[in-house]
Amino acid sequence: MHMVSFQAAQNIERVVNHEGVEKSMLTEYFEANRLHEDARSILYRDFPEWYTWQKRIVSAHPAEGERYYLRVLLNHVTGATSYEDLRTVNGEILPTFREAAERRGLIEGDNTLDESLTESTLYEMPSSLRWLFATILSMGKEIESFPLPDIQEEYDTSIGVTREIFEESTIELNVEDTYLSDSLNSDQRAAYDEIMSAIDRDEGGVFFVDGPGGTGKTFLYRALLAMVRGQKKIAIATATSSVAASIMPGGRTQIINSSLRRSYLWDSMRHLKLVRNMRAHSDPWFAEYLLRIGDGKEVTNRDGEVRLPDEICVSRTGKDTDLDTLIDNTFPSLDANTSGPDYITSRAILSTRNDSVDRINLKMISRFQGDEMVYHSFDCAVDDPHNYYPPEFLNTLTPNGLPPHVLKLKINCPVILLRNIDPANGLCNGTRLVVRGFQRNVIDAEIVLGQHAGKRIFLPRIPLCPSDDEMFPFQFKRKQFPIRLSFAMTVNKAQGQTIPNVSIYLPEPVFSHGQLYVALSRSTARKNVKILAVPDAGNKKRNSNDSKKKSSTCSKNESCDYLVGTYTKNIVYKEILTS
Ligand SMILES: Nc1ncnc2c1ncn2[C@@H]1O[C@H](COP(=O)(O)OP(=O)(O)OP(=O)(O)O)[C@@H](O)[C@H]1O
Repeated sequence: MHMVSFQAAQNIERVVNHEGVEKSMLTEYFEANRLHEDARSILYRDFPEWYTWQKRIVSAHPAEGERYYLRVLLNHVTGATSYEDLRTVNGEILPTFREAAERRGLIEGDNTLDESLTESTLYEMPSSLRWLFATILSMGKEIESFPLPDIQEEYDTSIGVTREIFEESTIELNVEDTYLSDSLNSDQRAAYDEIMSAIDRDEGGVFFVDGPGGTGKTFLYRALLAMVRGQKKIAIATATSSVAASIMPGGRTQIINSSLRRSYLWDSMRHLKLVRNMRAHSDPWFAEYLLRIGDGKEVTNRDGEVRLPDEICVSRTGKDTDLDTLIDNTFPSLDANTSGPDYITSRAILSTRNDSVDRINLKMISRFQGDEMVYHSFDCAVDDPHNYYPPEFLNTLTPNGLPPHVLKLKINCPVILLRNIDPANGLCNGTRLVVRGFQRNVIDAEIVLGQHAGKRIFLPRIPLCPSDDEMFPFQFKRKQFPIRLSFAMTVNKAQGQTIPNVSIYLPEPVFSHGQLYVALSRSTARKNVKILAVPDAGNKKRNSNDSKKKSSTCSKNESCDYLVGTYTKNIVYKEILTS
């Protein structure tokens, strides 16, 4: 496996005996690993960043067989000191680079889906196996390729009702929810009575319940669903996003393409408004503050920024360690709590952008106790026979909504689902899970929040494409487990969820409508919210110039505490609230 190039006219013997001919970039890399401890943590492809390299690293085409698999290994394994070392996995020397790459999970085996079923049969319940099998089929595997008995229809057409009515009328009533109507607040009560009386009078009608996050919309819907189903009537729960549907009993997803407000139905709807933040009802000052933030009515300074309550701001030194302080505040005594049932699900750090979220998640998984399991994705560019987009390039991409190429997990770590796999069973984009076990081709996870909490599921790797297919000049496909770590997540992903201990990391200000409100309103009280808001670079400069002026320069609308405290942008488009 050592190539030497030479001119056709050259004497072969002289070429072979030429001084240094036995050396290649790769043999020198092995040598550096032998000699220098520092080198052993560096991947072959990253070597030129640390050592002087006088040639370009060449790429390899999958059709080149062993040379290609050697290249795959070099892209993922550090510290190798010889070819044999590269072929060694868990102490066993494998005959080929291909087998070594497959054993390390770096290339896709021919039968990974079948293997994921086999692995699960060792310790899985029949219902979970059925679910895993259905998921595998929905990812494109033909049912005929399995030796199965004839399919028997469970639904009996002779009963005389359509399947949809049969299914809806067999949704189990959530008994606990039947008591919710006793504790509605006055806004919720007014909405509940108006809707229920239209149902009782058999009148029909369309109602639009409007209210910022945390004002108890879901609570109201659950009370209504329980009452209607308790009367043996049919109530179909739908929502525009699956995660919203999954927090309602028997919820289904309904994609609404055009805005309701532009619909001809809008004028005939009865509009019911909820305003009191119920999530934070134990902290009335904070509930009022949230209302002003949500409505864009909180007093701003001359840069249009709102002041954050002092007690939620973590102290800032301007150094990288500030983020560690936020992490320590959010996950105190982590080691003692890794396996506790509520600890890990009741806290999260929210940020606006994926790169910040990824950074925090990587910090957290290395702090988390336990053995690490690393799953590599299998990436390809569809229809790329000339290998213009080699896997080592594709591996570096992590478009929005896709899992990373290198997915590092530990037992009991929290993850979030990135696709709607089975919304009716609570598995949708945004569902939070905790990892309970792993095999090479399946991950055992437990749903930890919402009405399906406690359900165990087995996730296979599935092929995923970016939702925005214009993102790259080629069609990108990544086969990976459809999850990301969720110690941290984006504010958008957290919408609709209650996170009792929430921290917010804003290395730059929020950039979209209502984002600050959504982030702050995830928790139940001021004392459970922490925020690290780095001042906007432009404003910071202005602020420091202003600090030389007297505070009498504050205008009527401004807080004159302008020069103390932490300020940040709150983006609220009035036209969205008033249209
Ligand atoms: N009347 C009530 N009594 C007690 N708790 C309530 C009441 N209404 C709502 N809550 C609680 O307040 C929290 C927020 O309520 P809910 O999730 O229904 O709000 P939401 O408007 O649907 O929020 P989001 O828009 O963020 O999804 C929940 O923990 C809920 O149990």
